[in-house]
Amino acid sequence: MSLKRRHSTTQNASEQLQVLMSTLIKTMSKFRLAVIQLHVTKVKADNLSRARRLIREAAGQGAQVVVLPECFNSPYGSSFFPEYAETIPGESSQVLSEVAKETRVYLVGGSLPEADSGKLYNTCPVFGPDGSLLLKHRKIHLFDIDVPGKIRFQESETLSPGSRLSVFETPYCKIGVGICYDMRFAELAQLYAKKGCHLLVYPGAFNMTTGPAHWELLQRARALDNQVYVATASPARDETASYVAWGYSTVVSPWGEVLSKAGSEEAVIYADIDLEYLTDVRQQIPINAQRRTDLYTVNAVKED
Ligand SMILES: NC(=O)CC(=O)C(=O)O
Repeated sequence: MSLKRRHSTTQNASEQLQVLMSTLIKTMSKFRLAVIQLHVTKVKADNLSRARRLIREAAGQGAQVVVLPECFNSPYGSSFFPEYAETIPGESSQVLSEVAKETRVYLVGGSLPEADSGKLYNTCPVFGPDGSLLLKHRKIHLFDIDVPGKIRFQESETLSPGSRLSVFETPYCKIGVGICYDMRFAELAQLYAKKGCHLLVYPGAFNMTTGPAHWELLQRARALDNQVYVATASPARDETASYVAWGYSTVVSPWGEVLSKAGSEEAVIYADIDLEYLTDVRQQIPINAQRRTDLYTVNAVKED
């Protein structure tokens, strides 16, 4: 082969590689997120089989990341936590691991009451597409509130708080995990953004008092002040339950827009997460570069 011909063959190969790389980057910069708003009952076996069916449905619709709600295997309530508590690994996390592997999705396993060393936690296990347990996030901020005449709830009566931030990597982006009340703490979301997360997921079960007042507002606030995508997954509303969940699982864009939203009933909602769009928003309104870190800053006190 002549030198000139060999040079042009090498050039073609390198151009093809560049096209391939840019197609790959474009492919990796978009993914489909599914949020499952599960109807949770007192029958754990039914909750598990319904979750499995809806995860399969979501994967069939092209979802690469799937999120379940808080307390997906048990009713939400202090009297239920000890009764439904399991170790991780355990029965429910085994089901999640199997279905993540079967459907090849990243699975944010909502939460379940976790028993460990004589304590109970409200814990979200996350699985990779090979079924491996990537992390478990123990709810950091316990839901202890008292709104007279409306709602009093004291998670700390039965649960202990977690004390770790939880971030996992996917081929698309880093994802930060919080559970429900964790969403009220802007600092946690800021730390996740600082760690490079582009999507924050909060399995959560707001109620008929705080749901209409704060649920969407908090998600849009977290999305907007960090310029990230935010997704929440609630159990479906069950008026006969002792704690009535608000529902309205939602996905919000870095612009603060609601991209997808369930009603109060069982549903699977989808959103196409576009990381190039996130970059555009950050370039257009460059608050990250404009932050006055000479005047204020948010830091993690404890690093893993
Ligand atoms: N259930 C929760 O953890 C939080 C909640 O309902 C609220 O903050 O409101």
